[in-house]
Amino acid sequence: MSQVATAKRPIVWTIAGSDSGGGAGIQADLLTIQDLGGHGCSVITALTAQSSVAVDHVEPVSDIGFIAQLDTLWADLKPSAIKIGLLTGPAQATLLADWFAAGAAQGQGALPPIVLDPVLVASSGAMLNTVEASDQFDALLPYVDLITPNGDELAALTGVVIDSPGAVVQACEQLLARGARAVLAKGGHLFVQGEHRHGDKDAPRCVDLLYSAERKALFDGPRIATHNTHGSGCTLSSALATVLAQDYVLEDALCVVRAYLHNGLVASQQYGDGPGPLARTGWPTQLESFPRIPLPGSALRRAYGLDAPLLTDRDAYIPSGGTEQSNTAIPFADCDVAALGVYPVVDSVDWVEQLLTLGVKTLQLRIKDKSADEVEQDIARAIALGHAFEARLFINDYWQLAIKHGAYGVHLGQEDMAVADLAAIQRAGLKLGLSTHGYYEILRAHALQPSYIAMGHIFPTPTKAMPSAPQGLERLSKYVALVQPHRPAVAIGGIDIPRAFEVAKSGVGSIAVVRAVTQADDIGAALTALQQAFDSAPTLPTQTLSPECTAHA
Ligand SMILES: Cc1ncc(COP(=O)(O)OP(=O)(O)O)c(N)n1
Ligand SMILES: Cc1ncsc1CCOP(=O)(O)O
Ligand SMILES: [Mg+2]
Repeated sequence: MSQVATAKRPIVWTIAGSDSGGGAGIQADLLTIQDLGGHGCSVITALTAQSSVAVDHVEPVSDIGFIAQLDTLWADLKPSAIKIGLLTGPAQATLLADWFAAGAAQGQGALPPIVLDPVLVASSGAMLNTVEASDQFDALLPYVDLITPNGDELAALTGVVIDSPGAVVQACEQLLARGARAVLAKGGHLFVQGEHRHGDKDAPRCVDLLYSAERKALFDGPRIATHNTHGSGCTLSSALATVLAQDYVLEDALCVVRAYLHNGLVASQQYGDGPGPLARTGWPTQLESFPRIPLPGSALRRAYGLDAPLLTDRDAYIPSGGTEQSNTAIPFADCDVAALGVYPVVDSVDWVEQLLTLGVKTLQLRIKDKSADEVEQDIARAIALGHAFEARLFINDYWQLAIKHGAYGVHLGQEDMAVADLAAIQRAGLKLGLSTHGYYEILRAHALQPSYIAMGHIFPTPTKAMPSAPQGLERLSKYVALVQPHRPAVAIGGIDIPRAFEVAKSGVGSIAVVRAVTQADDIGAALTALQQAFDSAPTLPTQTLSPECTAHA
């Protein structure tokens, strides 16, 4: 029997306490790491005699035992990411900081991403770390990429009374000033009012804030009404380390982790008399599990004082009837097909004309480095040709000219989204395609309800300098499963004819290409070969477009 080689799992360490009840600590971490595709290794900081209702005993391991675990693992099982959970006090935190410092001094190489969950209290309410020093983790901060306090921990670490979004930001600022690189202020316990059930449309929200000098992002979702929250902080931080170990950027990893927690809470069960643990539900795939990303200028972002409005005419664009949490923008016009197929992207009217003559039905005019005055004639002509051939011609960047001359649609990138008048594009009835480069941008784009979402770059490409890493086929499949039940998806970047077959297997309904067409010896043959990639790919259920594009719990 032939054996299929599976990719090796990245090694993830959890440095945390043992929870004899199995719901939190090392036990929860190892289950989570395994569930999300990592190989877990453990450095135990303390033994706890713990159930779902009580913590009866906490016994730190000896300093020698603690360091021995670190040294032994480092010698053979170097981590791709580390999660730090329960530390029994400043002495253990300093011991760990010194161990990181000694490694750096000995030139042992760069540390992997490190996530610190500053555990103080168990979900049973019992104190796990009874040291009251608010600066007990400070020695570790220079080594840690992200610290993940909940509201109580944020208050205990900073002395700030966390009673408003502004107070959350103030506390994060203080942690940054003390050396933290980034803070995830978890909103699970914050600003809860009244009793609500899951699915209740008025249920309070759970809003996490990612805060650093360069990153300010909100992750908003419904609060899941369950008491089974034992180990939720441990699960979040170990899940995050595991996703970071797979090279996702922080914002993308947080999207996955929020969805993982959502699913784990929804499917959780109670085992003892107290709060039960989260269920382990694997890599999340449904858009409904993922957080909403509040739009720039939304009331939620304004409440946290995060940005000056970025989108022009935003107030007209986000209807007053929509709640601030619902991110309700006005949907853009649907494309007239669920799958856009072979989608050449070219830089001149001549190319547009040639491709239309060859029967291309979806294409883009992408002119770079020219002013609007210089390109208007070309854009007007290309749009007229598009109409004459009844094709879907998208205009890249020049959205005003696209509106003026009545194009089928506009394609905008992440930077363009910030400055374009999206409301004007929507009012004019033009379709809108948006570029994205990972989970976070996909979710943010989804909130704008565009006509399609492009995902890339899938493979390395010399055609355009990309600020992000190639996404690859595995991620593409995940993004397609997320997006395509709601709106058409397009894959772009480095797609040539042989790769088109692999890309089509992801189920994506469209591939956008530059060189595969513009550098082909025989353009007609190249278009036929690209089309064959779709024709030969299995039709996946994700290619069916659902009637409404807005469902998002
Ligand atoms: C279909 C499609 N997807 C992505 C892009 C890239 O657009 P953008 O991010 O705006 O970058 P530029 O093309 O403007 O360099 C695209 N053009 N088409
Ligand atoms: C415009 C653009 N956006 C993301 S990748 C890309 C270029 C794709 O070109 P090619 O198909 O030649 O790799
Ligand atoms: Mg652009």
